[in-house]
Amino acid sequence: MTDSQPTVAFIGAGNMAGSIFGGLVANGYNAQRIIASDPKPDALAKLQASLNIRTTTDNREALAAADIVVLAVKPQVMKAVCCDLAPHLKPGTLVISIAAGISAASLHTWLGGNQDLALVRCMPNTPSLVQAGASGLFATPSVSDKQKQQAESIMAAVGSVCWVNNEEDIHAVTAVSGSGPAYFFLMIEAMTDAGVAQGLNKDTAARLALDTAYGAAKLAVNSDVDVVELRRRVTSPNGTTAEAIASFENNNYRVIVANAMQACADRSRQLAEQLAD
Ligand SMILES: NC(=O)C1=CN([C@@H]2O[C@H](COP(=O)(O)OP(=O)(O)OC[C@H]3O[C@@H](n4cnc5c(N)ncnc54)[C@H](OP(=O)(O)O)[C@@H]3O)[C@@H](O)[C@H]2O)C=CC1
Ligand SMILES: O=C(O)[C@@H]1CCC=N1
Repeated sequence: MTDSQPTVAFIGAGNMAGSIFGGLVANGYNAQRIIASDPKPDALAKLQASLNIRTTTDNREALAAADIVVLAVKPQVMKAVCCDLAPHLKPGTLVISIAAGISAASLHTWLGGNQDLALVRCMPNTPSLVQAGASGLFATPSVSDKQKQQAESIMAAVGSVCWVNNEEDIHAVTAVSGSGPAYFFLMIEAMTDAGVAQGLNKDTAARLALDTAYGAAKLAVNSDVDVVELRRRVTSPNGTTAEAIASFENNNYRVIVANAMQACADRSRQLAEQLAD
């Protein structure tokens, strides 16, 4: 990446922001064009030392230096943060919110209600830290093509990017990819526990479960056939996998997954409603 990179301020430097700016720096983004703002000076000092990014405890200072501001605080504090920043927002600044739930309409109001406000909602995920993220983005009408490109190139530096045309779809993106890493971590945890229950020691079970998840994902990403065919290739007729898959299906695995993802999207909608003005 070149020195013409925009300066990006992250308001909130927690798990998700850290995954994005950590991934950006690892991918060669100029660390001096990244500013992280957070209330915890100790955490900021560690970030400065490990990544050489700029840091501050003053959100307004971060905003003042930014071409792009990424709002990365918890949904519950987003209103207070936005209302504080609103009078200091420069015309032309691109605002990207990664908060679950919070609607563009609420953000727009809290950020001062300017019709020209360029606002993108983004639902990223934590594998961004290792440039294996998956993000869904939604642009409000006042976002220019150039700004869309800027938002896309930030997130594309840390993973894949999908645009959605309907803001409502961000709830589904949250259910698939935003929260999705946790589902796979739970699966690895459950497979490890089951391996231990069958007599393996914990380290062996954990290693096998983790490497199997990694191998399966890598194979699927690099394959020219879909996951249904890849599963078929593991499943010998009357063999061992067939028994495992039949057990999953008989225990309504697909319904369990669908219900979990529905609960996720419902919570996203609930956050939007509860925290709206
Ligand atoms: N974690 C994830 O996988 C994903 C998270 N998101 C979204 O990202 C956002 C952040 O989530 P996550 O990173 O998990 O949460 P974290 O709590 O890890 O990060 C939020 C950070 O913001 C800081 N903070 C609190 N108040 C302020 C303030 N007034 N100004 C600046 N910083 C402040 C917090 O400090 P302190 O701890 O001291 O309060 C914390 O360091 C949420 O809106 C979430 O919905 C989206 C996709 C995935
Ligand atoms: O759990 C959450 O609310 C956040 C949003 C998506 C992933 N983590």
